[in-house]
Amino acid sequence: MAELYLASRSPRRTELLTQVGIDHIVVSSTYEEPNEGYENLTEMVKAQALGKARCAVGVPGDGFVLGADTIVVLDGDVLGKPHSEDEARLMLQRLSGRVHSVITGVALLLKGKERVFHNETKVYFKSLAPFEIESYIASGEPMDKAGAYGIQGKGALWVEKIEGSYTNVVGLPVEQVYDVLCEMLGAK
Ligand SMILES: Cc1cn([C@H]2C[C@H](O)[C@@H](COP(=O)(O)OP(=O)(O)OP(=O)(O)O)O2)c(=O)[nH]c1=O
Repeated sequence: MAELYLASRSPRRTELLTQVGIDHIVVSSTYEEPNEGYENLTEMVKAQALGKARCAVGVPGDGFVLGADTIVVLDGDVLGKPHSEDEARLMLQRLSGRVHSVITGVALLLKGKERVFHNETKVYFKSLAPFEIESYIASGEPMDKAGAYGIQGKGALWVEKIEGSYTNVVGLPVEQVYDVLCEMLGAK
């Protein structure tokens, strides 16, 4: 059977695949993410996921490749990974007491076949006191995560409820990935 190559540096994506028993090999991607020129945000995350998958390094011709891209969207604005603590603070202040969307684009490639899709989850955030934002930033957790929080970590304290896939918020909707993998392999 074709091996799965995960073109992602995100530790969360490899953890999620491992959690559900999908064997894979982590590889790098040479893709550079442009952030402009897309019709809408769904098309943007799908294009980024496809770019990451197409530029995966060291994948044999019969290998399966997976690329993904996750963004947080509030009031139509994209909150990516914060570049500084100040940016993380601003993002958390904006998310406080509000509802936002987490959108992940996923691309699966196998022998010239490409499947690209997205998944969206609504996340209801509690109101955060300034001291909570400061101690969360001091923990270092926000820095490598879209929207400056991790639902799988201490960020779980700020999430009142979600509508949709939990694993999508963490960075990869594994239940959907599994279904598409099965379809592409003709297993279901
Ligand atoms: C909202 C949220 C995001 N995240 C993470 C998942 C992704 O790693 C990151 C979004 O950044 P991405 O650009 O999607 O991924 P990445 O840069 O980490 O990895 P690569 O481009 O190599 O695939 O935010 C969480 O871990 N938990 C959360 O609750």
